[in-house]
Amino acid sequence: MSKDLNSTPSEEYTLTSRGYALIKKLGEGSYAKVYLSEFSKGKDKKSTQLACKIIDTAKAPKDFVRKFLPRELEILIKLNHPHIIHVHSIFQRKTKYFIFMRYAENGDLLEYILKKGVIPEGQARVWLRQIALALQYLHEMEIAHRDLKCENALITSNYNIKLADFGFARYVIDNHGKKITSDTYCGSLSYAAPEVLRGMPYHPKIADLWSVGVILYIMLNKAMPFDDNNIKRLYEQQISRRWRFRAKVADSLSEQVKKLTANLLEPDTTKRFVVNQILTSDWLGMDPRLLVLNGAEQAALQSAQEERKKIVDGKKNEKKFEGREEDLLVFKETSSDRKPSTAEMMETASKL
Ligand SMILES: Nc1ncnc2c1ncn2[C@@H]1O[C@H](COP(=O)(O)OP(=O)(O)OP(=O)(O)O)[C@@H](O)[C@H]1O
Repeated sequence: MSKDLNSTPSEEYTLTSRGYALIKKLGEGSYAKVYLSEFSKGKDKKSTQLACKIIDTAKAPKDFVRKFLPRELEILIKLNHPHIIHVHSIFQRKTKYFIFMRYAENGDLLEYILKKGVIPEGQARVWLRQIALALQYLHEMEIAHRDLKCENALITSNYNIKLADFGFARYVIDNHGKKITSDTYCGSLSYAAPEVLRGMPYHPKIADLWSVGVILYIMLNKAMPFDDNNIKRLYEQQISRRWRFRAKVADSLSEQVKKLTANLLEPDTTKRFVVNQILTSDWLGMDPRLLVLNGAEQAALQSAQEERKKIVDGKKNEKKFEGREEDLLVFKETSSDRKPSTAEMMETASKL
């Protein structure tokens, strides 16, 4: 194990005895660090690369530990979709949670755009469809993600998108099937819908769709649609629809994608597109193959529909994550080299 992980021999032993090894740090969010890791099993010790998200509850705010983390774990263990990152195993030891999941070899969408530039429209169509399918699955199960952003769309070795980070996700109906509004400000400012910024109770599924609009805009422009240095100004720009495509891409983009972006960055929540409208949009229809679900996508949607029925019927699957008291490692690492956010890395089109 490399020195920068600051792990002691006993920590290493504990992980290794279970077949896991941490290799190097991949990324860092607000309360978690993510490591590339390896899992080997069987006589031949065949190994698989995984990512391990480590959350230290001792270093996170109480609200996060009490409210958000249990929700993240409860939701994570239920999800099974071809465009949602697959969780391999979860361990708990004292104040730490270790979430081993599929490793996305090509990093996140923000890193990808910063490295490769704007995403060609055809590729953006495939990726937006994958994000929309993952979201359709969640919304069907009455789960809102509430933190959709380029950093949470991971890219595999085959260039497929997998949605990640359910740290702010929550159920949006109660046990009687009644809609719950959110009043917690969640996610990243650059991706937050105007109704979230206003600070009044909002419908989290509808707010998710605004964030999808921001992701689509960023893919096509390699820029942010709004200037978010000042919240009041950001809100005013959002509600007056003050955004435009960058001059250097505007002429080459189809009318269909421009229309879809406008339908998602729609401040009137009653007019904003819902997820199924993305999936049947004229823009997706420009490649008719994308209107059809493959076997795995179809099966996942069906299981979400069944799960929804149980929730509405009041028989919500109460499968809770029960942490196993594993003798897992305790990291001493304190240095913070958190990755900059989209807003810190990218310019705003209106300022260019
Ligand atoms: N499965 C994975 N494969 C590859 N990289 C990953 C994986 N999971 C996370 N990462 C990297 O680690 C970063 C942080 O992960 P994640 O978003 O889950 O942490 P977080 O603390 O919840 O973040 P945030 O504060 O942004 O909500 C991601 O943006 C990504 O770059």
